[in-house]
Amino acid sequence: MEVLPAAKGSVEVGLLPDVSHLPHIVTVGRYRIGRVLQRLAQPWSGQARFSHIAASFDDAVAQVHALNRKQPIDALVGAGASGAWIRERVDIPLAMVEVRGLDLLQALRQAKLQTTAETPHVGLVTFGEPSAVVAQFDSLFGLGLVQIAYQGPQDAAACVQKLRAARVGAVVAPGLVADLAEQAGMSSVLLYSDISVRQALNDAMLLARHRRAERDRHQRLETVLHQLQDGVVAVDERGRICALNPRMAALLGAPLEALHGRPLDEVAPTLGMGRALAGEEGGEEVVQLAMRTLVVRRAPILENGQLTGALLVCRDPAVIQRADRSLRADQRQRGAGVRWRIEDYLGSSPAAQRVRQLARQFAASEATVLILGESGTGKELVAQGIHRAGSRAAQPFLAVNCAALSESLLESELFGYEDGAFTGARRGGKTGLIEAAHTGTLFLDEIGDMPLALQSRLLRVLQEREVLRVGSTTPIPVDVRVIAATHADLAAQVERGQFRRDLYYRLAVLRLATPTLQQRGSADVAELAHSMLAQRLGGQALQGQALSRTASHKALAAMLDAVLLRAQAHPWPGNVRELDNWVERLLACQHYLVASTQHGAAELDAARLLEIFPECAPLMPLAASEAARKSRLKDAARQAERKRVREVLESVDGDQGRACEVLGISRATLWRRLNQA
Ligand SMILES: Nc1ncnc2c1ncn2[C@@H]1O[C@H](COP(=O)(O)OP(=O)(O)OP(=O)(O)O)[C@@H](O)[C@H]1O
Repeated sequence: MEVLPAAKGSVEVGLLPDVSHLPHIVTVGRYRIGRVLQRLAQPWSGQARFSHIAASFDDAVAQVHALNRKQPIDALVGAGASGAWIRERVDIPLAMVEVRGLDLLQALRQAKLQTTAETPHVGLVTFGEPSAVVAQFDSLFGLGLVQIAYQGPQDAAACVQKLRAARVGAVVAPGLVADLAEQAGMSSVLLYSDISVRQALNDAMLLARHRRAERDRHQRLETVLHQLQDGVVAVDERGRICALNPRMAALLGAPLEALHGRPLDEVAPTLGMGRALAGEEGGEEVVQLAMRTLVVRRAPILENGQLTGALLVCRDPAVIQRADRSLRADQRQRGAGVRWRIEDYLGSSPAAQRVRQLARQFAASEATVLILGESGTGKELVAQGIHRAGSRAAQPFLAVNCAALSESLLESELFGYEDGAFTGARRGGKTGLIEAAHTGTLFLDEIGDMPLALQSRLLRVLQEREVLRVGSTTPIPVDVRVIAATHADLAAQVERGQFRRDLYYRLAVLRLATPTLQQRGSADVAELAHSMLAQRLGGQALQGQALSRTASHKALAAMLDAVLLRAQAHPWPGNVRELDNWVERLLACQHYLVASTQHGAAELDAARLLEIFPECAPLMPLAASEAARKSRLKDAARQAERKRVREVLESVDGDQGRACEVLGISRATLWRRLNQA
């Protein structure tokens, strides 16, 4: 790389296209110092890009600014009055060529050799104040020095005149004065030695590297800030914006450049930056900014313990909520998803139709639902159906069986716990189901079995819409729809003091009863059983089992009908689960159930059927079946009575006295009707 000779204005020295990564150093100086700077910069050209500005004072300042706009400058090198002038007016580090003691002595000695008898004196021109040390040195050694201090180029000509008048033969001076002295017939020696210039170039290298590293760091930070979804703004100690990202500029409603340097408290007083500048370290706070609600966090900026500004981060709550939702959803296994829709609740009986109808209505609401029904009557199916048909369908549906866990386990499962809440607690704590179901639905099965202490905590969640983890004092806001279910008579439990009345009312805003199979009648039983058979056969085919070994679907359906015909009096205590068990049994025993007749045809073996399905009654003769029919009718009437009593009881929230009044019966009759089989 070659250093080009100085030319008018700025000259780019040895700049190659592949060296843009090198720091950019600009030497500034006219006259002799300019030429020395260029000459001595040459050996450094492998480590930096050098440019030279052959100007001084204001001219130099203007050219430095112009060049810096085109190619950012990392460091400047200057000397004397002009160097000091530039350093004052430019925001780029400048390494000064210093006048050192030894250099000065050598220069003086060199000058002394060039004096004559007529002009025996040596002149010394320095920038600023005359040096007291030099004056002392002069009087000690009798050098006959003429020392002049000058402040700027305007003084240069006057300086030279003074030197001539004082019979100075040779002068040690900065570039401009040295050149003028030569023109006036004096000898001159440059005030700055090569060693001082090299030292200044070395200083400039260090400054440039440092500034380059700073700039790179700043650029990286800028990139990060630009990528942030949050709005970030920093102010100086006077509250003026010194950095901000595009997101923040958008929130403040003005272009980025227009905001730089403006007082943030003037632009957006609601952000309360003054508090951070007063040294207040705050948590998150909700503020209003031009019709928007934002969550802000402020922090003072301290450098070496001194407050130098403040930082503010603004977040859009919608972004926080989205992140919160996905975090919470992630914390739960996705497997806990929803399988059923309301349409999956099969049955054509009026009771079944009513369940579907109510479920659809409840799905449109946000209120808490209480589902009452015996085990296996489809309570969870209905709960899932309501969730899936509602506005929370895309959010989590989480279920817990309150009867299946011990009190402490249920508590931590539901409410979660903080790190170190109890011995054996998982590190980092645990998110409870209530928190995990945020924005979704929580299904509390067998709510009647929830211990009283937990009932109180659940009530608080429903009332305050916030959950308190075990071992924590900070409530976490939650938005959860609760659907509870029970096979128990909750109203009676309330009466007995086993269930909190206030919780009961909170839960039973919307009520739905899932009828037993017996209540739904044999048509529904058959519909369900056939659907289960079809499902199981579909499953088998999917699993690739040899269908040849299975009787045809039609034959199995006929067998199922035969079994169900004999099961008409069966009360189905296990409801749909029991029915499914029958279908499974039929499939497993299909070959055993069929016997060959004398003519070789296949026929259902009645004895074997009773053996496999002992719950079935043998087909009875007509008279006997007539008696059975009558007894079934009687049963049905009793059930209808019992159902009516329950409905009334529910409508008066378990108040038995009121129920008796509504029904016009005595308490004893009420009890009998409730307890009759
Ligand atoms: N009407 C129905 N139509 C179709 N399937 C049903 C119906 N009712 C119940 N089921 C099925 O019966 C099984 C048991 O249902 P579910 O788990 O919802 O009952 P549950 O009342 O919540 O029982 P438990 O109280 O014992 O948990 C499920 O496989 C469900 O699909």
